[in-house]
Amino acid sequence: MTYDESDIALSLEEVAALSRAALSRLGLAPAHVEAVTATVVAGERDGCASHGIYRLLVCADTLKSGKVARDAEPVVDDRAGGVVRVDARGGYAQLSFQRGLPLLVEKARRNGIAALAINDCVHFAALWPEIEAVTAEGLVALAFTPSHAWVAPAGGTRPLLGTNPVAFGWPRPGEHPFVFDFATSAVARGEIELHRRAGEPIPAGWGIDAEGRPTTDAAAALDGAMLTFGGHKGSALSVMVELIAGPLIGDLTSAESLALDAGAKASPIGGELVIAIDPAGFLGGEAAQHIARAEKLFDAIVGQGARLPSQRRFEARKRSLSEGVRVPRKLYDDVRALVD
Ligand SMILES: NC(=O)C1=CN([C@@H]2O[C@H](COP(=O)(O)OP(=O)(O)OC[C@H]3O[C@@H](n4cnc5c(N)ncnc54)[C@H](OP(=O)(O)O)[C@@H]3O)[C@@H](O)[C@H]2O)C=CC1
Ligand SMILES: O=C([O-])C1=[NH+]CCC1
Repeated sequence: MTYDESDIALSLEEVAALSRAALSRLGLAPAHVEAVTATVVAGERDGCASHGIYRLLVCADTLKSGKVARDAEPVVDDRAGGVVRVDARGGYAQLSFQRGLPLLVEKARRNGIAALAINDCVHFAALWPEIEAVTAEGLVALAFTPSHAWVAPAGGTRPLLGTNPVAFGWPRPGEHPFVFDFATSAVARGEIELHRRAGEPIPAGWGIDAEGRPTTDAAAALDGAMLTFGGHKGSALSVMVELIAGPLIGDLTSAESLALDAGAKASPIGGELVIAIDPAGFLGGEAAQHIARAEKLFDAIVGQGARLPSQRRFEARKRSLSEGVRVPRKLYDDVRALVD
């Protein structure tokens, strides 16, 4: 997105205060306010505009629609072996993840691998904050969640799949982890929504209109169907997310989530699957030496001028921590209007 001189400069503390004020005003319980604010601030801090302050407007619509339980208390279920389930009881996913994380980490260390299923949650967040929480424990991480049926399967023209992100993290001693986190659609829906707000066209390949014709009009793509990235490959990955973070954990597909939404235009409802792997489970005392070998791969990527995923994000983080962030004036005004 392009920003101009009318952008508002904010410190990260001001972003957090704005988020807390808006969410509290909307009636969200304090524990959820803190958990949601942490991801909104992280998104803005890391230059992920589609999942930063903008999400407060989406939260407002979702909270006003009554589709999220404002004071849900997550219930952690210590299943046998390497499985943890957290029943979010209709609340936002962030607090459930926080509540389930300690047991996920403990089980991954004990068994070598463990999985956390969050059920019956409202999910609007980027997955990398959760991935980073797992890699911070020295564990390899994977995360998946379906969304609403907005995306046509490759070869089709009607929305069926979610934007279904896939995220992966690898701990790196003394460095930021290796993390990628992307929608299996060509781009996150939030990015198209931001283009619509800014009155900007979208690149070809992001979406088709309601008649199935390619479009660069953001509104037409939002009303028609988004496209998967990489054609049939993104489409298959998207179906995998539907399956492993839907029926496998007893939760909704994106089509079921959208049906439950019934036109409210609230955030998706359903499940999330997070997998944590302890390298020591495979390697015991030799784990560190093999983790160190992975560094050669990262060096070789960077060595030929390519960049690692999340590098842009970590650079944005460094900048934001010292200089704060800049937010488009209209977005700032719209979010302030939730508070004033
Ligand atoms: N909760 C939900 O239901 C959903 C959430 N989302 C979230 O939306 C966010 C944005 O998704 P999306 O629009 O697909 O993300 P992007 O296409 O912006 O980025 C995807 C990933 O690719 C990396 N990347 C981008 N360009 C390069 C490059 N040139 N070389 C190497 N790596 C690169 C990014 O790193 P970097 O960040 O450093 O650029 C990032 O890790 C995600 O965080 C996702 O979790 C999406 C869909 C649904
Ligand atoms: O941008 C996106 O695609 C979404 N973010 C949260 C739900 C879907």
